[in-house]
Amino acid sequence: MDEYDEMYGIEDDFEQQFADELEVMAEMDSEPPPHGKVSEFRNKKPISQTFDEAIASGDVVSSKTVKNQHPVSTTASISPLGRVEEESLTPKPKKRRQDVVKKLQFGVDTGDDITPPSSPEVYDGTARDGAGPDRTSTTKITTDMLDMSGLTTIQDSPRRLTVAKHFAQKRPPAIGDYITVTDSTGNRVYLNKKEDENRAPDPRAFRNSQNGLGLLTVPIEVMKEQIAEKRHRQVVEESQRLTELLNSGLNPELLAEGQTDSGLDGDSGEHQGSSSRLWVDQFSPRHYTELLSDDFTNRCLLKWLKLWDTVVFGRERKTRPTHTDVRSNFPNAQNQNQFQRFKTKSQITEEILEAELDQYKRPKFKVALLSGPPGLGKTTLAHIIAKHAGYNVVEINASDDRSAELFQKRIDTATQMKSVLGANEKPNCMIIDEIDGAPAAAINILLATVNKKDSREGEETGVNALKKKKKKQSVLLRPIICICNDLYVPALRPLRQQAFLLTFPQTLPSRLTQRLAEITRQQGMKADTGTLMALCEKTDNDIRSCINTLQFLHGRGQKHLDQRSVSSMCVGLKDQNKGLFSVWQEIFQLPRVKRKRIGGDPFGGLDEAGPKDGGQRLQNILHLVSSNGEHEKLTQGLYDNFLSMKLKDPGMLGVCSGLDWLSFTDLLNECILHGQNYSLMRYLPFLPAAFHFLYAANSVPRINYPHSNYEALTKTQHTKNALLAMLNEIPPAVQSRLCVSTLCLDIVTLLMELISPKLRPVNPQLYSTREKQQLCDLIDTMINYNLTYRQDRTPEGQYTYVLEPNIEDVVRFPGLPPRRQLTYQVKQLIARETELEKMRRMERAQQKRNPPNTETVNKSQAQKKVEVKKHGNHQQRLENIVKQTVVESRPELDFFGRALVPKEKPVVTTTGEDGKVGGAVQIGKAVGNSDVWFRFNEGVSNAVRRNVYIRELL
Ligand SMILES: Nc1ncnc2c1ncn2[C@@H]1O[C@H](COP(=O)(O)OP(=O)(O)OP(=O)(O)O)[C@@H](O)[C@H]1O
Repeated sequence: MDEYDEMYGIEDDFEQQFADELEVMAEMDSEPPPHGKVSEFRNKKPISQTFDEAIASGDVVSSKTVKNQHPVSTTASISPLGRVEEESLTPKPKKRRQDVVKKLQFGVDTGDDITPPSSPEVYDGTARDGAGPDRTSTTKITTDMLDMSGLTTIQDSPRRLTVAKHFAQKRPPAIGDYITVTDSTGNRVYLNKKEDENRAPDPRAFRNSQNGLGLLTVPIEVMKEQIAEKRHRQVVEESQRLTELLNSGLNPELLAEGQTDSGLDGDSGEHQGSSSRLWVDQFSPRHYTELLSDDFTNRCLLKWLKLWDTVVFGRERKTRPTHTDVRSNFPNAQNQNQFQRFKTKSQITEEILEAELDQYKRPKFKVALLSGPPGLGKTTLAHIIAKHAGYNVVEINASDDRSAELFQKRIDTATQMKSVLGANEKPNCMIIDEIDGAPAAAINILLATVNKKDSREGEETGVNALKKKKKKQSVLLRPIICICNDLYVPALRPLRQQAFLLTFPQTLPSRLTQRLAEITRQQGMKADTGTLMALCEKTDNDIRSCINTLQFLHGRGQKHLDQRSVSSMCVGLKDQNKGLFSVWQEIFQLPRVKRKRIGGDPFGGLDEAGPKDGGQRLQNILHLVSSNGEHEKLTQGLYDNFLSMKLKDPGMLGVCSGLDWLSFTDLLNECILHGQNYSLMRYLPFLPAAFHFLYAANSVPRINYPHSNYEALTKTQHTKNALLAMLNEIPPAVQSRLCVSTLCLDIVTLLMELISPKLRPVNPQLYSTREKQQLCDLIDTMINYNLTYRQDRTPEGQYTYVLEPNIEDVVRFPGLPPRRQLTYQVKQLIARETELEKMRRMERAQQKRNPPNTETVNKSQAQKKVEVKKHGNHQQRLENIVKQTVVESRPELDFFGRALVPKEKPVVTTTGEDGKVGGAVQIGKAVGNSDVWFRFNEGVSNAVRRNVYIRELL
């Protein structure tokens, strides 16, 4: 309340100060509205109340006035009529305060900053400028309110304040919206907000169903959205353009320049679009006749695809003339055999294509596998041929869709569904690109799809036929074309065996040059054939690379091409990974000497020219080997093949040098792997380079895949295993003085001599004492070194005894005859004796471990011992045998299975006494009571046969 009290006295001041402005405002308000619009407030009867009255009725007005105070804020209810509106005395709920600056719209009308002016004159002037007849009363209030800020120095007539009294209130007005104004000293007044007749009517009246103002034909939200969309579209277009640019390897600045150029030239937008388009897409072939690839390959693929016509389109296959005419050149059988044996690759391919269809009328090979270096147009060919043959192409990229499930899904979708888009539904032809990047699991899924068999058998009728038709769909009925760069990826091995292989040859330079000439002509470039040939050569006849290079140069503004610019460019070189065989071939073969072209570039490095050649070759090999990266395999290939190269090296200097390089590389590898010093890897490509300069020849080298390393590795492993097996069983006393290397280097060779003594192939019982001792020593050695002989069967079916573990292989070079071989019998004897001796030793060891306790031995045991001694070992064993033998007594049956009544008692043929029934007993008696007995050892035939009479034994 104090605050209000203070302000009452100020109100008079205010009226005085702002008399002029308020007067003008009052005049303006009293004028009829320019547009004839009359606010509802106008229609109301004006309340004939003065400012003082209003204050007196609503507020307690203090008669006290503060004369020397600064102009202060006053509270007034501003009505368009310049009168103070009636206010309710009851306290009203607090209204929302609004930002005065916003509500007064300083910025809107004056365009000035809302901060108070630095000097009153300036401000005054601007305020007055703005207070034109067309300005609204709100604006006037605005200026007044600005004056009311602490900085005001308005020294106007006292009328001002009188009018201001009508507008400013000390308390918040009871009715209607109001604006709070606070001056710099902290005084606050409240200004009633009134409708301005000149202004637009209440916007709320125009709100549409979405609560939007209907001032605009298009709602602001929609416009905003449209703008956002437009911006988004522009961004997307720009990003697409940049992506294309980056893909084409062009400099964005250059393209920007190009575009501005074209814009200046007045080119159409269409032209701009085509200039940003990649030429490879623009000039991509649309028809079979535009293909640049080899005709034979194109034809073969088309033929293979046509083989599917019977199952896919239901067309009958045309019978083709057989090649009897060719075979008729080989009249007799022998020549025909030769024809079969020496078939060319193309003949084999033709034969595949003319082979019979399978039971489902599908070709023999369900998958075609196109392979070749990148950029030759494999994918393009597959697409064009599939379309040409009437298929809808479904392409998947095996490198992208790597998960097996996704692969399966895509294959199923492509092979079992129909394309439903477009006017005429076409059957699908699946193209799997980059299949060499697919994991083995995905390849297996593809193979499973290819090899699916229909379980349906026999004829089908009615409902069954329908059901079975569903089943039939599981069989692959659509062609699949796979494309790869490297045919020899391990994951592709199973597919290779089941696919129709088509290797893509290099594009003919003449054809490619012709196509490039067409493109340059169309694009307004000038390039002679020699230049284009040079470009083809540089890019290894890669269509994509050639066209992209041309576009790059065109984008740079080079409309005239010469060989120099082509050869000096770094573009067009591919970061290509060549297969191992091609790398080996390039190492062992000299590059072909190129003929100097007429009008060729004198500066060009393309033509072979003396000293430059060596450096180029070195660089080429280094680049080739580095990009391949398989140094180990590469080195193995060089090692395995370098000796079979055609060399003129009588002094073997080249061979020695090569071996030096190999040992250097070996040391290098050891350093890299042991010390993990991978920076040394940069020196690895120098071995192939050295081999190239040592052994490269003009003829095409015959390269074999290296096996020696693997073979040596397995052999080493085998040898190590044999030695370890031997060492592990050697008694600890001996083992402590041995290790694998000593065994291998010092002992085994001599040991082989020791274990091959001269022994007669007779029963050892017939050996002399010396021989017996020799045998004993041999057996002892064999056991100590854990050696024995094991019977084995050769592939031819012969039985032999081989040393176990076979340390003979450790010390004998392959191909050399074995030193001395023991006979089969001797080996057999040694093996048997060794086993026996081992058993004996084991028994002895057991006895040593469990010595018989003499104290606890009772009489019966002693008696038993005595009996055993008396009867000998054999009797004890015999008893055991008898105990174990169970003879089943079955009733005797006749032919029809009826039991036979024994006519007489079974006769016992043994010498023992007879009487009791029971086989075991009978046998036991028979054997046990006989003085002579024998045991038949089945399968053992190593007995020395001699005639022995019973009387000799008795
Ligand atoms: N006859 C042709 N005329 C013009 N451009 C061609 C021709 N054939 C192919 N191209 C273009 O060459 C580019 C490379 O072709 P494509 O993709 O078929 O090669 P690819 O051998 O499959 O290569 P990758 O192994 O890298 O997939 C494509 O952009 C294609 O438009």
